[in-house]
Amino acid sequence: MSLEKEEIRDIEQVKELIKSYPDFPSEGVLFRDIFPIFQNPSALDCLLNNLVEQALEFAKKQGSIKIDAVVGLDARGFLFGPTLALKLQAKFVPVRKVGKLPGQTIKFTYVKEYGQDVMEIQADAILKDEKVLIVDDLLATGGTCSAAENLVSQLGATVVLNQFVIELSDLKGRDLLTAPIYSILSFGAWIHHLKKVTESLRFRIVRDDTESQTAISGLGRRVGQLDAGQTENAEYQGTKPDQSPHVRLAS
Ligand SMILES: O=P(O)(O)OC[C@H]1O[C@H](OP(=O)(O)OP(=O)(O)O)[C@H](O)[C@@H]1O
Ligand SMILES: Nc1ncnc2[nH]cnc12
Repeated sequence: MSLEKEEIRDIEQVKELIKSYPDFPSEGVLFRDIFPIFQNPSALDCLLNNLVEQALEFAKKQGSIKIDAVVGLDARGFLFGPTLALKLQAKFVPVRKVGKLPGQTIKFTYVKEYGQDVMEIQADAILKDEKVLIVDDLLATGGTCSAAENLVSQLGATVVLNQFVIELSDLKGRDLLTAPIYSILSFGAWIHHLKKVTESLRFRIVRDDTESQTAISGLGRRVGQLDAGQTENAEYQGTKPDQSPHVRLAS
């Protein structure tokens, strides 16, 4: 028996499919998992359409510029890069973790939200003066995309746009990037921080102060509910900057 998937029509519904995992892959990281979107064809269709429309709108705003290459970042950027390239009539070029690309390459070492890595690009994949759009699933601290920007400029080309499905706005990755930044969805990390604060408040509570006990246990319950899968909805309702779709240009 096959279960029908819910029909997804707008990007707000797509956002609700993204699952959040505290302390993965390491403590303190709130991991945003995009793969549930890929289990629902209408959600994937909606997301890809948004991505393509946003890139086309950008190109038009810049005086109908021609984007020559879409650079996708290893590995989740590869889920979006080729489709975007096809729709923009551009070539697709991968930036890969070190040791995966044959021929002459250039490398760049960088730091990301949970560790350090080396990125690599084939030296002849992008030509001097070409206009490049970099696409990735997620912008966190900006280390990964900044490495890609560096590789593209080493080859004499120009990054005209960095495009992301998700931006973790509190991590301020955009401050590290040079080219304009567009993201489809934005998440704040404040709920995770709120949970940590609540945990420490529970330890500090004065036993006979019933009023603050009630308030703090209410807050604890709310955070508990949010952790049990309601995080995204709560973020919509609670914070204006987290509403999507989200289009921002770097200042
Ligand atoms: O902004 P940053 O702090 O640099 O983090 C963002 C990067 O981290 C993740 O990639 P990861 O290296 O985990 O690779 P994956 O796509 O292969 O899972 C994500 O897909 C971005 O590329
Ligand atoms: N918090 C996060 N969730 C998913 N992917 C990530 N890559 C870097 N930080 C991430």
